[in-house]
Amino acid sequence: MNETIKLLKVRRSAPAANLRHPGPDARELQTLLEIASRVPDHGKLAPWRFIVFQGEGRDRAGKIAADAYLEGNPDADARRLEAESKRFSLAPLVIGVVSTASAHEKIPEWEQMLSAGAVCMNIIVAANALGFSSVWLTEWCAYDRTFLGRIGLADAERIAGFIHIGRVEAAREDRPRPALGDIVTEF
Ligand SMILES: Cc1cc2nc3c(=O)[nH]c(=O)nc-3n(C[C@H](O)[C@H](O)[C@H](O)COP(=O)(O)O)c2cc1C
Repeated sequence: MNETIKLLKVRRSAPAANLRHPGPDARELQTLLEIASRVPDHGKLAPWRFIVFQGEGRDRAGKIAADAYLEGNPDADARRLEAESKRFSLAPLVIGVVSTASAHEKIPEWEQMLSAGAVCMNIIVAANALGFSSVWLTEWCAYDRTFLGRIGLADAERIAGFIHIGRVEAAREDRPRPALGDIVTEF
């Protein structure tokens, strides 16, 4: 079977906590980012940008997440805050995909957002093709303007996903997939 088809037929996300070092090296990261930017994009607007969290940057992002969480939840317990502070350090690499979609005279904003989703999926496929596992997460912090502002998002920007990337020891069993009979019709 063709290698790409083989990969796509078995690819499965891994929990972020299972994603281990070593993460992608500088060259692999460059490949991931290049492939991320090679997606269908109506109007060639490039309505997305990427934030790389690796090394110590992951801990700084986690601290920002924990602080923002505490500000929104003053009763948060120490255990929760500790978990929040590790949110970006579970995997060796996290790529934040930012949708910069905006009103445009010809290209609907919806299509610009879909292009950001394609970026996320391209990163996932490329990471898996390079031998890594990954997971596409958003969680509360993708919607928290305090957190987003502090990691550098403008008010109109949104997170399409945080793609966590690392290595797993063993592949997980697949989950049930929708039956094609339930989702496909012929016209
Ligand atoms: C836009 C988007 C956001 C997601 N956010 C989360 C999340 O915040 N938390 C979570 O547990 N799963 C989240 N998921 C789901 C995980 O990516 C999930 O593990 C994945 O859909 C499993 O699919 P797979 O088995 O085909 O890899 C999200 C998925 C998408 C598409």
